[in-house]
Amino acid sequence: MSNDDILLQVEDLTTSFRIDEQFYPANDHINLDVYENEIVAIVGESGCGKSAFGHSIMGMHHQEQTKISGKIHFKGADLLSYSNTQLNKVRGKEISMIFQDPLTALNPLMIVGKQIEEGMKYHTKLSKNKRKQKAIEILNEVKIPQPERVYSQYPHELSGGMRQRIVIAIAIACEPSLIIADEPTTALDVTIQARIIDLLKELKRRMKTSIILITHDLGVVSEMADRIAVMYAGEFVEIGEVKRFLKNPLHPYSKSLLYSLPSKNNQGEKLHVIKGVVPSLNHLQRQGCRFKPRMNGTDDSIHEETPTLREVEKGHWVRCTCYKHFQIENSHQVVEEEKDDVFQGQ
Ligand SMILES: Nc1ncnc2c1ncn2[C@@H]1O[C@H](COP(=O)(O)OP(=O)(O)OP(=O)(O)O)[C@@H](O)[C@H]1O
Repeated sequence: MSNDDILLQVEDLTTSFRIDEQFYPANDHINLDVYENEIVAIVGESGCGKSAFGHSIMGMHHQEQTKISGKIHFKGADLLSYSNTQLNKVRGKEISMIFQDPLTALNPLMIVGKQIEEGMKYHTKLSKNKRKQKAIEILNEVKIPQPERVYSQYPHELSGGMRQRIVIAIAIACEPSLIIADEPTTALDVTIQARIIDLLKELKRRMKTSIILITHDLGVVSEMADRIAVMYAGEFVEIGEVKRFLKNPLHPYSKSLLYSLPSKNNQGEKLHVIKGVVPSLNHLQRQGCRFKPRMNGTDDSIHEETPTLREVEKGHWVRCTCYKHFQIENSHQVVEEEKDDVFQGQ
């Protein structure tokens, strides 16, 4: 991957929300490059700031309740400098979003075919007939059986898996270069999840679209993503290639996440539990290592004052100075082959 292949470049992005008349960062001076035709997973527990990141790229935050600074370069322009009119030309056309819950994302009063056509109506000059023809083609692409019939159905007439395919159809209708998928499989049962993952992978391969996959599920990451960016308390703490990361996670938070997952090889073993929860924005201690309060038995002297993200091997970035010393306590020692098993066929 070279700099020429960068599609989206997020630079020093800070997104703060208003709480009790003060603004607190949910994303704190973060940087991330997304390359063409790659899937980058953003991973972390609930409240880490994953959705805030996706919504900043889409320009979806409530303006009075949010402050944003930094740069979001997309195809050479800074989206943060765009007016709403300019953003509307990008949203749904160049960048689109797949939401977690299809029932909320879809309009219950409009047949699904018309919902797929909405973006085309706004962003293209296609005639009514051509739009309908294209909507049916897209339904076919997302593997909806009997697309002509489903075109005229309402969301409540479809199953959960079908509805999520419709949400994906809407997202790909204008052939965007970037899709932000926010927990696209969380609301679905396991077998349907696997099919949606396969569909997204196939679409990425065929349309050469880049995907930012927001998830808390490392199983989904191993199935889909090329790179992973682990977020903790509003900062990226580790960024790297998924395969290398799964074999050798470095940041204590990444290790804790990985070792807290069940695998068929550690059945009956005690899983690692990450103590505590992600602090709320107005209670977060922003000096020093943000994850330290949730780590057991680490030596204070090896903690850097406020760690920065450093490239420790090519393409592998870590925000920690004590990762070489950190070990998961009382955990089943997962050997490398087992770690692969964690993510296969579960
Ligand atoms: N509009 C808002 N106003 C105030 N605080 C907010 C707002 N939106 C999010 N937050 C806070 O910002 C932090 C990050 O939230 P965000 O939704 O980005 O987390 P997340 O990692 O996506 O979590 P989840 O997986 O539960 O969606 C949380 O502490 C959340 O409570």
